[in-house]
Amino acid sequence: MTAPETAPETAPGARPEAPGRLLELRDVAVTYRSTAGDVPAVRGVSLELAEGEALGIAGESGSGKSTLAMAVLRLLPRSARVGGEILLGGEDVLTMTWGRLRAVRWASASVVFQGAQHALNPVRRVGAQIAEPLLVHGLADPAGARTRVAELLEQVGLPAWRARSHPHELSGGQRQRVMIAMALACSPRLIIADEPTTALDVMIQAQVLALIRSLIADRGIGLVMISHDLSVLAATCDRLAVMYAGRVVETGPSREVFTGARHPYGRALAGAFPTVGDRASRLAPRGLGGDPPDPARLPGGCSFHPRCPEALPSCSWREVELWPAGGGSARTSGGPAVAHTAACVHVLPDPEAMPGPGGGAADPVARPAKESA
Ligand SMILES: Nc1ncnc2c1ncn2[C@@H]1O[C@H](COP(=O)(O)OP(=O)(O)OP(=O)(O)O)[C@@H](O)[C@H]1O
Repeated sequence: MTAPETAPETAPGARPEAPGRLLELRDVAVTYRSTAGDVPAVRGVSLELAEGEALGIAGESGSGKSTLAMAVLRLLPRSARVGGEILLGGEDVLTMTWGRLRAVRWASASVVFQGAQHALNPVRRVGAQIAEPLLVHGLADPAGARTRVAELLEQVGLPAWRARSHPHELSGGQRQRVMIAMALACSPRLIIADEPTTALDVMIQAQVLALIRSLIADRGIGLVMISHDLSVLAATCDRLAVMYAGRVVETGPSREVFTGARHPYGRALAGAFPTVGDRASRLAPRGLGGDPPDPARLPGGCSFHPRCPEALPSCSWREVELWPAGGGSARTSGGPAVAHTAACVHVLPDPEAMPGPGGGAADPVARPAKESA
């Protein structure tokens, strides 16, 4: 059976999608409400993803990567308040009805979660689990779904007879392939992969990453991949966004960010992992002192300044927005030239020329001029 055309029709009121632009996040903020107070997990994130482009989101544990990714499909718990705009194919996910959202999940965008052993139902055969979104969305009848499951298993490098296996009969890498087959089942335009290879050993990790990359490239699917490991993302994605304490602090073409990060945190993250495929050439780890801040108690100014080896006095009270950081000539697959930006005082034209808190500066946020942003 050929995969049916599953991209849902544009809903009335949706804005026309910019050509080639699949996902657009505008000033997205997520705050968890808890009895201990509000936790601002994501703060003012703006990102774009073109058709067929792969965007990697990196950052230490607690930086807000998963919260941001889960916000895209409104998969966050009820305690989360989401602000800003999340345009998927021109439609704002945050204002969709639940009926519309159900149609969009899986059919337009799907998620590969970390740790397939927990995401798969242990008592159901994997074929039935892959078939489920096809049946739920009415995209195939039971016979058609069986054929499609066999196709999908072959596409992810598993024999069709594996449809009859239970998850415990598969290795970790095989289970992750099943998760990828599930994500592909309804031919989505966007896949969100949250640490898809973290639980796997190095060889299997490389195989699964190569599989994801080839499937994305062959089908022109957009990919948002999350990892704490910048080297994994650099090997898989066109473009990287580095998050710290809920903000994007650096973004640009993968190679440029990985080998020439301009934000001290981006550099530390790039130095913390070896390059994929060349484990011997381990970069000198540039361990950071201290821990990421508690989002409920962020330090003033740049959130990174207490751990930053290059902090200036003004960093303790002034925050720099994403600022052009040079380079950025690379083009992602089919997309426009990608800017390299960093939210750091050191990419400003004159980092030292910032007036102090009493020195007449009205705005404690340094923003680039609109035309250069
Ligand atoms: N349901 C919740 N209620 C309150 N705070 C939460 C909730 N979920 C996450 N947080 C907090 O939000 C912040 C961001 O968490 P998130 O899981 O998005 O980070 P992450 O970068 O994906 O981390 P990891 O790599 O460990 O998954 C953390 O400080 C976390 O403790």
